This record gives sequence, C-alpha cells and structure tokens, in this order.
Amino acid sequence: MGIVLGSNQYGKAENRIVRIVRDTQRHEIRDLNVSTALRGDFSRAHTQGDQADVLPTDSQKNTAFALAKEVGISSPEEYAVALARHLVDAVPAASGAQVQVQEYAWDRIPVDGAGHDHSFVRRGTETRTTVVTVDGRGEGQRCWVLSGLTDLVVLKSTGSEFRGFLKDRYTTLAETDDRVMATALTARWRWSDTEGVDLDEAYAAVRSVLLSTFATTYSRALQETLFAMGSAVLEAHPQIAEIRFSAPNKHHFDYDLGRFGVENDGEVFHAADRPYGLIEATVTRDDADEPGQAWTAVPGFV
Ligand SMILES: O=c1[nH]c(=O)c2[nH]c(=O)[nH]c2[nH]1
Repeated sequence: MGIVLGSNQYGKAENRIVRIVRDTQRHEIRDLNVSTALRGDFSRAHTQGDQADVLPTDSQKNTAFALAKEVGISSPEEYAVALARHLVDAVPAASGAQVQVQEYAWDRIPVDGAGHDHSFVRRGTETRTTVVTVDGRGEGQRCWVLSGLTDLVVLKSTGSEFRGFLKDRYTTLAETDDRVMATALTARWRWSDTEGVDLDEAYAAVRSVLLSTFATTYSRALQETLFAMGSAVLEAHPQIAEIRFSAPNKHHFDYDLGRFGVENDGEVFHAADRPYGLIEATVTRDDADEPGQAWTAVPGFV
C-alpha cells in the first residue's frame, strides 16, 4: 500500500486590512478581511520537510498589505485579482492561487446634513465578498471572479405563504397563506467577464435588484423567491453567468398568547434561531460557460 499526498493549499487567512485614502481632507476607507491560498506542487514541504518551494504565509500577509498601498483597492475584486496574480508570479511551484475577500462597509457619519469627512459608522451585519481564483501562469492563465454578499438580513411581514406541500405521517406543519418570511442571505455571482464593469457600481446594483425583488415578489416559498431574485439579477446583468444562494429560513412562529386570554392575530412571534430551513439554489444561464475552478474551496454552496 502506498500513501500519497492529496490536494492541498496554503496561505494566510483573515488578514484584516484597512486602507485609508487621505490625499485630501475627505478620506476614503476600505475595510477588508483577506485570505490568500496558493495551490501547486508543494509536495516537498509535506513529505520531506523541505521549505524551498514555500513562500511563507507571513510573506503572503505582507504582500496583501503592501498591495493595498501599491495597487490600491479600487474594488475588492480588482485588488484580489492583482494579489492572486502577484502571488502566482512570486512562487515558481504555484500552479494557481485563490484570494477571498470580505469587505465591511462604513458610512460617513451625518453631521449637519452632510456625511463627515473622516468619521464613519459601520453598516449592519452585511458583508461584501469576492473570491478570485487564478490558475496557470503566463499566456494561458485563467482567472475567475465571484462577487457576492453574506448576511443580508431581510424580512417581509406579509406577502408570503407556504402550502400545498407533501405530507407524510411526521408532517405537523400547518399550511399558511400569510406568514413572516425572513432570511440572512448569502449570494455569490460569477462573472463571465468583468471587462468594462465598474465593480463597485455593479455590487450596489445587484444588491438593489436582490432587495427590490425580495420586496415586490409574492412568495409561495423561499425557493421561489430565490429563483425570482436570481432571474432578476441575470436579466439586469448580461456579464453575470450564474448566481448561487444560501438562505436560512429564519422561522417566525406565532406565539401562543391564547393561554393568557390574549388574542394573537399574526402580531407576536417567536423568532427561533435554530433549527432553520436551509434553502440553497443556483440560478444560471442555460448557455453559461463552464465554471472551471471558480467555486473550488468556496464553502456553503450546492
Ligand atoms: O419557504 C419554505 N420552503 C420550504 O421548503 C419549507 N419547509 C418548511 O417547513 N417551511 C418552508 N418554507
């Protein structure tokens, strides 16, 4: 019996990088959590304890910080592409790299009706994400870009039903034609290409389509809502090939106030945190190109 090394990657996870542009009095802030990973032939490090091929994760960290200054962060996607390409160039044994970025949004603090120049407040729980995967080097190098968001918490207090479902001997769920529907949405969309796309504007536009579709679509199930949101995004953005969702159904149960002689006509709920339905779906163009390595090692998607 032989024992061999299987797939592997290594890098520095969760570099917390804050880049402030302070060339004028009106500062700009970008607040990132950056993870790097190198893939390739690093077998000597694993099987022989030989580090000759290994660019330390410490150096990867330093590179991530240095490029935040040298390349800048015009968008998380462009920064991640530059960093992934730089790492592959720097490491002869690397066949590819993946850079994952989460961005935390800061808003200017309103003072006297205007956003302050250099004071900011963190926006909610929502996080912008990107995953850039580079494979190969030189001419034939491939590059995949995913953009996305996590923890976009939304709720509709009516306009949602769930009925007509399959029933068996363990089914106790009551059918409903009026319920609260809430989720903390994770969505990631894959660009077929980003040529000519302003990725900051595109992020805002996709987010806005997701929100308006959630708000205005009558929902017969979270599944139907996800499909509607995905279709709307693909219709509005020709350069997006597919979008994947992971959506916990954050159940809101009518609280039984009848026990106290108090009427509850869909007005008081127990917001249960566990368990939750987990609804996941991909919405894709039927002629989308192959995703290649775009989703490799991206957790939480079907
Ligand atoms: O939108 C829903 N989809 C389901 O599949 C499901 N299952 C369930 O119990 N409640 C819901 N709600």
